[in-house]
Parts: sequence; structure tokens; C-alpha cells
Amino acid sequence: MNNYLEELNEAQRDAVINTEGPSLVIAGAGSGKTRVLTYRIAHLLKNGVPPSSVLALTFTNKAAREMKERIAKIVGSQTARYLWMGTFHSIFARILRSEAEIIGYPSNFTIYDTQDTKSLLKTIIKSMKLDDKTYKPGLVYNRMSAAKNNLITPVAYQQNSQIREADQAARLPRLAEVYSEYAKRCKNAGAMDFDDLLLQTNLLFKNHEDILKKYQERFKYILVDEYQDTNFSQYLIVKKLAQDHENICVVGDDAQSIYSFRGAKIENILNFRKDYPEFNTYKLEQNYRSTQTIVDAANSLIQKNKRQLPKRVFSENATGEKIQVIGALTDNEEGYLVANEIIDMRMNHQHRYADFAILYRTNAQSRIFEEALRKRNIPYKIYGGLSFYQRKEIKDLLAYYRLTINVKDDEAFKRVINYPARGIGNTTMTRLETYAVQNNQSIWEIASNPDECQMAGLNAGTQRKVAEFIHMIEGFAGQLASAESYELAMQIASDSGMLKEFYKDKTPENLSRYENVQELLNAIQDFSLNAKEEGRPNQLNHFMEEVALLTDQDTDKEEDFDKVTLMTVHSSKGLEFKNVFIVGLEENLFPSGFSGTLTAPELEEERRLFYVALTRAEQNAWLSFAKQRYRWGNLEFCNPSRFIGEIDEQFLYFKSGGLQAHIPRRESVPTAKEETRGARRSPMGIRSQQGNEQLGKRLTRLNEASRQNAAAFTGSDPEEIQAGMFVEHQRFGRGKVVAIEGAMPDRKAKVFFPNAGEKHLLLKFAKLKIVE
Ligand SMILES: Nc1ncnc2c1ncn2[C@@H]1O[C@H](COP(=O)(O)OP(=O)(O)OP(=O)(O)O)[C@@H](O)[C@H]1O
Ligand SMILES: [Mg+2]
Repeated sequence: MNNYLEELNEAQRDAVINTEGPSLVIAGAGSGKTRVLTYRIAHLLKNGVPPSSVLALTFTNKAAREMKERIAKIVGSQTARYLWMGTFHSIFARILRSEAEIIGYPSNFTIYDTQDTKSLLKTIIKSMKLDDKTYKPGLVYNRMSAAKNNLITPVAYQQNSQIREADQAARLPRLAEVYSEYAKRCKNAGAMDFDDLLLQTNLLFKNHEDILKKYQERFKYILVDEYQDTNFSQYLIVKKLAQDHENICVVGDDAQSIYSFRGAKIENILNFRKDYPEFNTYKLEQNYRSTQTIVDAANSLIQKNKRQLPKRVFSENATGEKIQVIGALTDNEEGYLVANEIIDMRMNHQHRYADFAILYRTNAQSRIFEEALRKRNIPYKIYGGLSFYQRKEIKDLLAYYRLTINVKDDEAFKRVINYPARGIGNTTMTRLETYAVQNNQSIWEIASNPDECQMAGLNAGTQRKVAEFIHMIEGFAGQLASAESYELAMQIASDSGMLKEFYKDKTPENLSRYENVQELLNAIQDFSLNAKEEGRPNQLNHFMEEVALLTDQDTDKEEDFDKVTLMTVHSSKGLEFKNVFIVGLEENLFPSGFSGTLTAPELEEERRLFYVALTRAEQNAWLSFAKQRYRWGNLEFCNPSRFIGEIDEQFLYFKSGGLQAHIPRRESVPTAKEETRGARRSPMGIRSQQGNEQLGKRLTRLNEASRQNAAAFTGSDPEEIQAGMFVEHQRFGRGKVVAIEGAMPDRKAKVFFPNAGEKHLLLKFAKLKIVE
């Protein structure tokens, strides 16, 4: 497609074609900032800039993937695949792996997730004999994270008297020690947490001029989406990389800055102006996403914020429907009413389930909606919360994989040494860990050495059991380089005894765990097929790299095709849906915080969050609240959120009568006509119990189905496939063969799939089926 510049308005085009020098695009929601960034990259590539010299940083992996796909359509997938495009964490993890040695880490370092970090902190707090009610792991984590994101290392932390005083005042005088102990143990375990990825990148660039230079020369063009939510650490990395050429383009919206609790700084936008006084700025004012009503309503609300950069946003789309306000008596009724609306809209206006999103302030609110949707047989998917990769059985199996990749990974070691049970108890673990810490080594280094085990106080019997475990992991690790990801993943699942665990006791819970593990193995198989087809490395560590860096929005699966989306407002940033429900609009819930405790800046951040939520809607928006809600186990009486009252009334329509009187605002004229939906409270769903027999049957069916599925795609004859033929691919669906290159075994097909774009597939792996 060569007319891509015609898909932009004038202001956007300006921002796309002026590729040199610093550029700043601060513009309202839906005005095409992400589109500008995407097309700017395409434009660079079209003009001969090599893809490997473009660095594009996005907020989620999913956003990066979507941008890449769009760019591939303009410049071709072969060019697009060499772009450096991804989240800050994924890009800099990649760079750190290749430079690991110089900063004293193994290149296969583990990335600790939040749970690992908290569990390690718990261990440290306990071993230092501190009270975990004062030194709450979550609190310690936040303070440590804030320090890291301001580039304060443990040594600097120790020496900073201001911080020490603040810690004293917060009754956490030994925080500096906890931080340095944590850093030490991570180092011994060859592990970094999320904040370390950014901190270590900064240190790498600070202490190694030559390496910084190398990347400065490599990345000739740097682009950042959602710039308003970068923290200081991210800001500095970008600044250093762009220092020489200053070809840096950042896009964002100060009115959508919603991560200050994680250290994001709106000041980075102001800094940009100082850092690059010669910058170009572009004004995007037209919103292409939403109806006029939604855009105007959102404007009327965000005007209440005092601290903001002045900007205009208008829409030339249809006026659209008014925003509907739904008042419910109880939280259950709120769920019921929302589910009803979805059914109505779907029946009467031909919407698909995937056109709806339910956005809430806190993850805990999802349960009510899940129940309501399930009762009406409405398919849904949830982002965040206890996501797939956070489930116990998944984390257990992943811990085996992590340990196989990096045997020093202490958190993984502790997780699986006695799971499934091997008779290695807590006492043994504590002995090993204490001894390891004393000797500044990882647990593995002690456990794999019989002399050290003895010194640590393990008796002969226990030593034997530990040795067996070590031997098993060494066996896995030995295959890492040579085995394909799926092959090794499967072997570990079974040889570790994990799969057998689920058979032991055939409860419904175990069935669901088994299914989850099966799902993980499917994902690895998918990864493996993909890697083979596209000629990418296919070892288990490559799969694990992707998993470690998933963000809340990245758990999208292909079968999640036509489902209602449930997510927190935070996760919805940058996305759009035809129909959006913003629920739980009550004081103390949204805006959150206990009444009266929000500071003015905090309240403004809540308002920005609400602005983000409302501007996700393309055609219709609903605002709902309940008068009574169970929170923390208590029934609470709630007042509707002040935010409803802050929207200019002309854009609202009150759906359920009676309750609008509770909204804190000037007189509102009730226009409700549908009063029929009473406060019918539906009984809680009763989970059906399945007997062992049924369970067995379901397991067999599951296996049978996956076998048939595999068999259906093994019958192709690669020699026969020719250009012009129509073929079917297991994941991409039907497509047309555009060209065939090379000879077996390296014969490749270029296939165009309407659902997935153009793909280059290695025929010996791709298992294409010829269709009519
Ligand atoms: N010139 C245009 N013509 C048609 N559609 C457009 C144009 N510019 C943007 N759009 C569409 O408008 C919608 C919003 O664009 P985009 O997501 O880039 O906005 P944004 O400014 O990044 O929004 P947000 O602030 O929410 O991240 C998208 O569906 C996009 O495809
Ligand atoms: Mg965007």
C-alpha cells in the first residue's frame, strides 16, 4: 500500500513526514497519536532507513505487535520484523542479555515478577527478624521500587540522609539494609526484577561509555508512545540514547497520565522542552474515535482539572447517543443490568460481544460481572487480575523451566524443590538457604555440592533426596541447547512428576489445573511451530523470555475472539471499543480512597483515569453505580461518584429512575422511560460438583480432541504445494500461496492469509493443507 499518507489529516501528515530532530506530540485521546507514530516509522522505512536503526517503545507488547502488523502492511513483513519495537522492559532486557557479562550477570538471568520479589522480601524480612506488620512486603516493595526508578542504588540509599530520615519517620529504619540484602540475593541468584531492568540499563550506559556509544549509533531514530507515563529511569535511558542525533519523537497526553503511583512523571513532558529547545510540536485536535457526545462529555469533565496543558479536542463523527447512567440498588443488580444492556444491544443493534468492554477501578469488581455474564451465557475474557500466568500450577511448572535455564534462580528453586513432594521439608530448605546467604552463594551452589550440604547440616538421607533433585534438573539443563522448546517442556512436565500430581486426586480443581497446564503446553507448542516456520530460535529459554515480560494486556489468546472484555481502567489505556461500561462509579471506589483522604493531585489523577475510561468508547458509553455493595466483607452504602455529576448534564441520560436524585449535582430532569428492570437479585451461582467418573471422561475427551486436532494437520505433502494454490494453516486459517522458494528441506512458501497477513513459512514444518 503506497498511499498511506492519504490516511492522515494534515496535522498528522506533518508529524509523520518531518522525521528529523526532536518532535513532541501532546494531544487529546483518540486524535491519532499512536497512528502518527506508526506511520512515521513506516515513512522512515519507505525512505530507506534500515529497520534495525529504529527503536520504538510502547506501553504493552500487544501495542507493539499491532503497530508492527500495521507497518508490515505498508512496507512488507520482511522489513518490519527487524524493527526494535516493544516495551521498555522487553527491549532493554534484550540489550542487557547481550551485555550481561560486563555488569556481572549471566546472559540467562531470570526476570523476577512481582510475586517473586515479594516472596524474597518476605524471606529477608523474616531472616532479619523484623515485624512484617510494619515491614509489609508490599510497602517495602513500593519504596524500593521508587528508589530504583529514581536510580538510587543500595549504596546511594544507605548514604542518603534524607531518605534515611524519611524511613525513620515511616518507622522503617532498616529499609536500607533490606534493600541491599535484596539486591545481594538477586545478584547471587542471577536475577533481576522489572525495575532492575531499567536501573541496570541506566548503570550500563552510565559506566560504559563505549556501550552507550554503540547503541546511540545503532538507534538513529527513537519513538515513544504514551510518553506521559514514563518514569525517570525510562526518561533517562531515552535521553541518553537520543543525545547525539536528537531524532526523537514522543507522543502522549498529559490528561491521560495515570501511573504516578508507579513513579510516572508528567514532568518528563516539560523536561522534553528543556532538553531539546529546538523541538517541533504538532497539534492534533480532531478525535476520530468517538461520537461528538462522548468527546464533548469527556472534555467537560477533564476541564475540572487545574493542572493541565491547554488543548482542544473535537469530533466530526456523528453526534451519537447520550451517555446512559444506570443506578442499581445493589452490586449484584448492577451486574444484572449491565448484562441485560449487552443482550439488548446485541439483539437490537447487531453488535458482537467483542464490541463491549466493562471497565472497573479495581480488579476485585470483576467477580460480580463475571457471575452476571455467566448466568446469561455471555462469553467474556478478563485481563489482569489473577492472570493465566499467575496461577499456582502454571507458576510451578514455569519455575521448573526457570531453574532449568538458570540453576541459580533461588525463588524457582524454593518453589519446586519439594513440589511434587520429595520429602525435603522446610527445615532442610531453611538450612540450605541460610548457609547460601552466609556464603554469598545461590542455593543451588550449596545444594549441588555434597560437602557444602553437609556443612549446612543436612543428614545423609536428606542429602540423597536433594542430590536426586539436582541430578534431575541437571538432566533437563543439559538438553536446553539442543532440544526444541516443546519437546523439553513436555519432558519436564512429566519427569518432574507434575502431570501425575493432577491424576492422583481427581477433583474438579485438579481437572482445571490439568487443563491450565495443558494450555501452557499448547502455548509452547504454538511458539515452537511459529519459531520453526519463521526460522527463529526455538529453545525453551526463548519462550520463557516472552512469558517473563507479559503485561496485563498481553494475555490475549486466539480463541478470545468474540467475547466481552473485562478489565481495569488502567489496562484499557490506548485501546478502543464500540461500547463501554464504566462501572462502580461510587465515591470511595471511583474516585478511590477513603472519603476525604484524597489530596488534590490524587483526585486529579482519579479524574484523568475516568477521562481515559470514557474516551475508550467509540459509539456508546454507560456509567453505572450501586447503592449498596459488599466490600471487605461488609455491606456498605454508597454514594454515586462525583464524576457523574461533573459531566455536563446535556450529555447524560438517566436510565433507572429514582436513583439519579442521589447524584451530587444541580437539578437533573429524569428522562428515564425504562423502569421495568426491577431490583431482581439473582441467587449466587452454585458450582456444580463433578464426580470422578465425569472427570475421567472429560480428561479423555480433552486428550482425544488435541490428538485429532494434531492429526488433521499432518497430512500435507510439501512437494505438491505451488504458487496460486489455496491452503489452510492450523492457526492462520485459509490463505493463498503467493510464491514458492528454494528446494526441500528448506523449501519456503510465501502465503497471504486474509486474517493474519503475509507469512513466510518453511514447508517442512508449516503443515499446510491444500484446499479447493
Ligand atoms: N486521519 C484519520 N482518519 C481516520 N481514522 C483515524 C485517523 N487518525 C486516527 N484514526 C483512528 O482513530 C482512532 C484513534 O487513533 P489513535 O489510537 O491513534 O489515537 P490516540 O491519540 O493514540 O488515542 P489514545 O490517546 O487513546 O492513545 C483509531 O481507530 C485510528 O485508526
Ligand atoms: Mg494511543
